[in-house]
Amino acid sequence: MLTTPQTSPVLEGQSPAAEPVIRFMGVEKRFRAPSGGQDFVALNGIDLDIPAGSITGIIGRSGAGKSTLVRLVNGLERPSAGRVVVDGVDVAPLEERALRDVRRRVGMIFQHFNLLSSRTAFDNVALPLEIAGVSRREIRERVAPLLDLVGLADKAGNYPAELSGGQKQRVGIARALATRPKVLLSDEATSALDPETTRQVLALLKKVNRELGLSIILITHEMHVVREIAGRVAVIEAGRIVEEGDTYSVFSQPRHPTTKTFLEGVTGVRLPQFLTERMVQDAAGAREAVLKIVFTGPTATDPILFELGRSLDLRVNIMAGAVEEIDERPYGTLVVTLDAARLEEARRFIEARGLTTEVLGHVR
Ligand SMILES: Nc1ncnc2c1ncn2[C@@H]1O[C@H](COP(=O)(O)OP(=O)(O)OP(=O)(O)O)[C@@H](O)[C@H]1O
Repeated sequence: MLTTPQTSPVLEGQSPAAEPVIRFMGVEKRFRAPSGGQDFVALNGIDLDIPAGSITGIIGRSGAGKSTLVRLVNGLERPSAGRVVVDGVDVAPLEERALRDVRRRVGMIFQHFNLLSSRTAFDNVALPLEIAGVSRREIRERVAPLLDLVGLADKAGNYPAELSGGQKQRVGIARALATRPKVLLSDEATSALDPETTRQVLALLKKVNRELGLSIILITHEMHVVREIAGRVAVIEAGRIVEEGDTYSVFSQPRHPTTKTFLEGVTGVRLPQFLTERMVQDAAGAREAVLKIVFTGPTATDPILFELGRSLDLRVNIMAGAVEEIDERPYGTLVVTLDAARLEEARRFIEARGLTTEVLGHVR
């Protein structure tokens, strides 16, 4: 039997639609040291809500605790403290039998696909249904549309060895969807794929998110994967969530140094070498200031430099620039040099128009 946590918001009368599909509440995970030394704290005070219907990216370096976090969701690990609530059910105290019920609501896909090589694509997708005791006839009725959904209707009889990496991951996705889960956990599912195949698999994940209303958690160390499809992102570092929010805000204005490091080379622009060689941090005696302007949301495509030149009669030189998309919204970065004596005046003008600025340095 499944148990519901005592203080679940469901019991507090909120509508089920407003309920996060997964809640990590004060979660801690310790691993016992084999030599009897101090426990290793893999997760420390994790409070995180995964909104129903969202695609949430969880980013972190190797060893940060990402896999441990998702293993708590399907009960492969149990928290040392705190609660993990999946679809209204606290999974921590569940017996193995009740956990199986939760696992049917949580599909999972992996970096190396984890398909059974002795089974065809059809039989791999059928496997979780066989385990759940679904009849042969119903399995036939359910597997074919799933293969169709992932674009592999013509590969039903092929073995994994006869499929490309992208096709294998599609089989993995169909298999994960077989038990009609509410949540899909993706643990580095595109890390072994080339960029084009990654894009196709991400497009498929987005499709199942939209069409089936499935919530997806993407564990990854690849920021571009998050940028492409995740509406929300959490950054994990040494077992703690260090930054969290909607992807657009986090990517356009990262606050934590770890997030900034992850974003280097993913968003923003690279400065020309002749500029970096001459740039200093000390403003004393500087002739020019190097200013980064970040354009977000509706201002991303505004002709700000034209206005700056016309209204303030100020000459600005463009050093680098790019307009990208984060979660399908435009995000622009421009690096300019301008008269250091008029830096503050220019910043006020730009920021009054809803853009953000950052002084990168000075040139003497
Ligand atoms: N069963 C275990 N026993 C002891 N330590 C463990 C165990 N599982 C994980 N750890 C440790 O917990 C930390 C977090 O591991 P985890 O696998 O969650 O990291 P990760 O962020 O997923 O890393 P990666 O991207 O390399 O998979 C690591 O230092 C790891 O060595």
